[in-house]
Amino acid sequence: MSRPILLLITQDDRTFTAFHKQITNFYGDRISIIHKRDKYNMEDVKLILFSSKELMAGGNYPSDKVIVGRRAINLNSIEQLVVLPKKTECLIVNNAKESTYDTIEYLNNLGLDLTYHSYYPGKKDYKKTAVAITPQAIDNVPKDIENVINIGIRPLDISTLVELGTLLGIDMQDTHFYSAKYIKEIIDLSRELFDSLSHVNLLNQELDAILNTVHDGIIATDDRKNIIKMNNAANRILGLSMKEEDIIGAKINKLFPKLDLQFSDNEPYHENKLVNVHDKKLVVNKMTIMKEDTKIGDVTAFQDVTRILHLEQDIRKQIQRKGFSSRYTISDIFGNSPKIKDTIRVMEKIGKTDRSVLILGENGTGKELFAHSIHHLSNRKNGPFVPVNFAGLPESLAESELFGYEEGTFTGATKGGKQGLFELAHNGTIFLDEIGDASLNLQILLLRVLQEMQVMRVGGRRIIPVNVRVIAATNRDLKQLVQEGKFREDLYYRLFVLPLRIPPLRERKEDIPLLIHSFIKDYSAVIPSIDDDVMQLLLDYHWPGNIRELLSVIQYMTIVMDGDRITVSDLPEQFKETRTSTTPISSDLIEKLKLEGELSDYYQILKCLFEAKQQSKTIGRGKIVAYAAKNHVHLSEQQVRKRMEVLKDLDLIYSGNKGKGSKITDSGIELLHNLENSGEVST
Ligand SMILES: Nc1ncnc2c1ncn2[C@@H]1O[C@H](COP(=O)(O)OP(=O)(O)OP(=O)(O)O)[C@@H](O)[C@H]1O
Repeated sequence: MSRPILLLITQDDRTFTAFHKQITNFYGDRISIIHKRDKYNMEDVKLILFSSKELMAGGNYPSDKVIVGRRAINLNSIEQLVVLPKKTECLIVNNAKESTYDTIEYLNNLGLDLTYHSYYPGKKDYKKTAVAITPQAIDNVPKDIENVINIGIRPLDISTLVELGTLLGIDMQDTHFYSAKYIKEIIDLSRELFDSLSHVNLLNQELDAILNTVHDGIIATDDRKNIIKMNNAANRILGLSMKEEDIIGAKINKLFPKLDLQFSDNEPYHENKLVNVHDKKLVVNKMTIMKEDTKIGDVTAFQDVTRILHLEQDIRKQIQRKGFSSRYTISDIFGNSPKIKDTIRVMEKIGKTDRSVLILGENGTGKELFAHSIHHLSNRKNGPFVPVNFAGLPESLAESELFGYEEGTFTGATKGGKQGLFELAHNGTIFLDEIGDASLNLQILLLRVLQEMQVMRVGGRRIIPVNVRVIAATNRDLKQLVQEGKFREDLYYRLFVLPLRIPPLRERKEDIPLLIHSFIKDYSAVIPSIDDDVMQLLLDYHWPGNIRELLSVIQYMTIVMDGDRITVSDLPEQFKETRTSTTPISSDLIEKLKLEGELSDYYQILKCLFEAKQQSKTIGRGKIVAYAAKNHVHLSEQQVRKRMEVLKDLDLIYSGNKGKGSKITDSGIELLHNLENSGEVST
């Protein structure tokens, strides 16, 4: 499955490398991080992370994809600051105004008792102090300041890292909410506390300050599980109303039994355990503090993820409520035949791209199922999947359904207007089913949306940009529709970027037993045995309705069967016809046709009518003449009329409503397949 793409925009390459490392420590290789110098397509980028707000200025970035990283401070560097005498005047130097003030604010929050002055490129004056503090912007430090403390590149804070994962749709359940390194930094500082008795007080205060700037709950215990430190965030997350003196010294296993994670001595970490405390969900990490091979205590750190989990669930629910989430995945596609496997293989490749797809196949072959699966394989899988069926969409409604309308456009219009399906599919996929049935008018509108990726509501003036992937499907021969002037050529080429052909069931009959066994469970509590002759008839059948027909046949058989066995008498109507027109009768018919003319003429007529039936079309004699000619069988309209009379007399075809067009009967279809199998005609 492809990874979401994060475009990381930083002031310089060192910051890029540092963030890259930090995000990778946190999420492993689940995010693909790219640099603005890389070649990329903005459509493929899921999120843009800026290291500071100033970098956004002037760039034309899609605002719904942008976040600005909140920055913490490299905890290791704090040791250098702690030793500075109180009220030391320091010049804080960074590469831009905003980030300089941001650093000062962060240092202030840490509670270091220093006096800060600012300096950044472009500022006229600066105070000549004894010490300059800079997060890696050493080149910007005025040359006359001797003592420069480089606190290094300020890393992203934990809340930004978590937000990043949520926005990129990464499953938070197994994310490393803390990198082990992050915890270790805190612990190293606490070790200082134990080591240097002379600094105990000072370090204690500084440690409190540090712990209180962290948004996550932290509880430190000694080797007997007595709580020796707890930060404000822990108090807030646990919703405690106890006094500090009642907490310090109490046993963690008595006060918060669920936070007292157990681990063996040779495994000094416990990472990312999801724990329910009251109505909250916490992700808890625990780590042992060692001093010269002896355990002297533990640090337990936790984060409240209730909101994140709820947010995620809410978004999912919203999408599901609208009925616009994809229901099927690749695992719902059954079949072992080489043809279906090939199709699935191509689909997997197509799924990973963001291009338009055109799915071609007869009725009931699984086009919609494949469309869902493609969406599910793509980067848009957490976005909406919006199906539109053009066959069932009255022209009068189509435009407002697809593009929405503004309030007051027509009587009965909803207040506040209505979003169209293209808008609802934003950041997801729109599935244009039966696209061959769209009117020429609609085709023009569709083409415009596909070219410009923006819609205008009916009665509106606002242009609304949309980011949607298009999957179209049809059971009709679009190429032919283009030739007949019923489908726009430009739209055809727009859609025909990645065609995916789904084979009909009769071309992969070896899948039938597997499909039957997989489907039967949905319809029957008992798993019946199927008589061999039933299975043979199912295998011989030509399945004009493909898998959908197979599903209804199974449903029928499981309803009418007696006990737990399916016999020939449980087969539905279409098989009874097949069985009465057995091969001898077919060969009898073939003989009769031979007496009345060339078999290949009849074959062309039947085949043309069969294909028309598949596409639910009625056709006239002219079409049949053209169809046969394409296959090098030359017939006049007059000849076609005569041959059709013969076919009608033999009940192989019948006249459609009001004498309009002719249609093939089931016996006609049966005969057609027998002809194909007999080798008497060239197919
Ligand atoms: N390979 C398959 N494995 C399991 N189920 C399948 C498979 N192919 C199709 N189906 C099932 O068959 C039914 C018909 O499939 P679907 O609606 O996707 O076909 P379609 O080609 O879109 O049909 P139409 O052209 O009539 O809209 C669905 O219930 C679908 O889940």
